[in-house]
Amino acid sequence: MSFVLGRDGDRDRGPVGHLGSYRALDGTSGAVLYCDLDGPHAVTIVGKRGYGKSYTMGVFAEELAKTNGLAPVIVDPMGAFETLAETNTDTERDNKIPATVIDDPAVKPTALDPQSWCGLLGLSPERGAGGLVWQAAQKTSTIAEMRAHIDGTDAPQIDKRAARNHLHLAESWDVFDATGLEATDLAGPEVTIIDVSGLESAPMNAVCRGVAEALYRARVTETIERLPWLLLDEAHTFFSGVAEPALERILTRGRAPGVSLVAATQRPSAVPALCLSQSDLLLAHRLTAQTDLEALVAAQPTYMNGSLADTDRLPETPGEVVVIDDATETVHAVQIRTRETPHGGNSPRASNVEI
Ligand SMILES: Nc1ncnc2c1ncn2[C@@H]1O[C@H](COP(=O)(O)OP(=O)(O)OP(=O)(O)O)[C@@H](O)[C@H]1O
Repeated sequence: MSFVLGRDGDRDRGPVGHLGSYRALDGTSGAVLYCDLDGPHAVTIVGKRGYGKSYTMGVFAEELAKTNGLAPVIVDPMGAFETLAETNTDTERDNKIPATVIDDPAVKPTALDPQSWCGLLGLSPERGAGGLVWQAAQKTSTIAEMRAHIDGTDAPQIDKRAARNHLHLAESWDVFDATGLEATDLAGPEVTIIDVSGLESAPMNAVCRGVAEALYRARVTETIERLPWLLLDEAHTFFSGVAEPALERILTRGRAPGVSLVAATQRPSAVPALCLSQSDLLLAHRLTAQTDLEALVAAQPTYMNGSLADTDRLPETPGEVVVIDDATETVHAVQIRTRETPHGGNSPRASNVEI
């Protein structure tokens, strides 16, 4: 017996990923549970710190990398997913996942629209320096051209200087390049891990925006064939920055061009309600903060009995989830399977420090 989440049909109707197994009340595991990987999906994974969000996302990544026709891309804010390319020394099985790591990602300046350039630099588009940056972003396609455009205007010197200084800051992040990442660089069958760890929130968001835009546009214009799956850990960081419009577009309009999103967050109350309401699969690890529980309850579907905020509803142990599946309008108690590759998000322990 097995069940396929996200699909109103059985296992033979297209590729699936092995996520785990049913969790019985006595803790024993039951039938195997799969997830549909044939069509596009919006998946949200929530849970408090240390209860398995990144681990679960790693399981998704392993399954996506094994499936033909998909292009999995992880935006990795903690540098926790590079271990996908490593052998698991616990199992000693050579289960390496084909993976490419992009360590110093750069995106095209044109990935951001004029409004987002102002947002990125903390400038009001209605005033002085912000207005100059807006016009420059509208008319040019590199940071150097933006600066030259600003220099060529007859705006007050003080505004020009402020605009130039802000652009200089953006340039110093080293994440903008006219030859930055293209969708074709990201659309291979292997997992592409974009390591944005070490970047501040603003440049991290700029990279995420560029990647999300490039993948979406490439599917709309049919420049890439594989169906992209964009995986975002710490998704609240991106939903509260300039990446947000591109993510929202995938959530609301990604289905037709076949673009999927898997977003993990420890703070469901800090992502837009749309993220939860547009997800057709919600995986909830343990949560205890009242505001986060309220955000889940607000998005809870009508076909679910009882409340997600009931204390005994959400699991207590890392690796266990409640899954709400909108395709089949069903709710499941699940134990996520063991990773095939090493998990890279383990917390350091003082007892392991050798001095
Ligand atoms: N399905 C699972 N099977 C076995 N162990 C698991 C599973 N899920 C989580 N764990 C254990 O729980 C630990 C914490 O998981 P993980 O790093 O994914 O937490 P997290 O929710 O992403 O935390 P943070 O928000 O701090 O990043 C893992 O290191 C692992 O030991």
